[in-house]
Amino acid sequence: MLPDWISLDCAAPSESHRQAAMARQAQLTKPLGALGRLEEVAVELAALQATDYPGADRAPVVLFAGDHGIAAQGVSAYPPEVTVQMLRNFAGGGAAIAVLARHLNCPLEVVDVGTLASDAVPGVVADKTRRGTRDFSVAQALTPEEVAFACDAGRRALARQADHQPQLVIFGEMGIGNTTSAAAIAAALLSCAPVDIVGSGTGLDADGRAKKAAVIVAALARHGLTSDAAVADILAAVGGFEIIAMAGAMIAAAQRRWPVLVDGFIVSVAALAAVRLNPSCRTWLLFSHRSAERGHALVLDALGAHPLIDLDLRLGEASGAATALPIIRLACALHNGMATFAEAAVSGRDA
Ligand SMILES: Cc1cc2ncn([C@H]3O[C@H](COP(=O)(O)O)[C@@H](O)[C@H]3O)c2cc1C
Ligand SMILES: O=C(O)c1cccnc1
Repeated sequence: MLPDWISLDCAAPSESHRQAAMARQAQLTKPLGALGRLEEVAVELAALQATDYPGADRAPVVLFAGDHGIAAQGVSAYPPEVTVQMLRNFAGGGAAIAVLARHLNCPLEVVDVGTLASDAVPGVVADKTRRGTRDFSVAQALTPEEVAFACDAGRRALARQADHQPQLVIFGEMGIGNTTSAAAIAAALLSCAPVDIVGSGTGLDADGRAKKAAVIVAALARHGLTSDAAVADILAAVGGFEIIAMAGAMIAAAQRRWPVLVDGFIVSVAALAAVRLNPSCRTWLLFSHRSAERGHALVLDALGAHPLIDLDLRLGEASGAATALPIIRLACALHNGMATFAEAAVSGRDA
């Protein structure tokens, strides 16, 4: 059973602030619409934040890490021990997201929601009930209780960000094997062929991708995940702790009226699960980038999402969201700081 809070409604954005932001954009000293998506982002954030002055300066990053039993099937180009080794790299400041967060002045919290680590890793919050999921080619990855635990862990992590007074929140993930879990979840949720979703992850070649797709096909059949399967059953059968924690954290963020900037393939699959569990959270999700991972475009389409950038990134860790954040900050700076035609004594458009 999923926790009760998962289905609580998220508020709608402020339509009056949206209208005011659109009216302001029409008065700024530029041809109407000339700042394209930057205008849209500022207006959207104004509506979500219910403010005349949207901003993204306070944007904490929460990175959830978990391990995957399915990694035993050789579906990743890297060994499972990398997940825990990377925990130390996040805490030590050398991982890509650590560099980006530092540069962007974003607080970074790393949460171990289910890695293989048996000891506490300094600088990492441990909130876990089990070390790694079960191999979903031979067993259910998670029990229903473990799914519920992961949802709650996501919400707990979100609640810890309140001190930062977030204007938006960013979620990231780390977990060797998690593109296989994410692809299996997406194939089940979208009722599409795994071969259309499966990508190279950390660097599989064509043979590796074919094997990865075959592992997923067999698992979906084994677990009886047909098109009408319940989301909670899909997550238990082939899910991962960090993916479920992100889905829970997204719903919890939306319930607090905190916009979420969604990262790449894996985070987008968590977003898809979150939206299927609670459709009212969709409006709180902004999409940062299109990953090079094969299935991302399909998942974005299913969410009706149009990400801001496409830089062929395929890292995860929230690195794409962090990379897009300066664009959102600039969109807000323009919205808040540009002069109007009247203020600058510039002639407006001819009728
Ligand atoms: C050193 C290293 C750092 C990473 N940071 C993120 N990922 C990314 O790769 C993993 C998913 O790919 P797959 O499903 O192929 O294992 C996840 O941990 C993801 O966050 C990394 C992977 C590696 C090797
Ligand atoms: O887009 C992602 O999130 C991604 C792609 C490949 C490997 N890890 C993450």
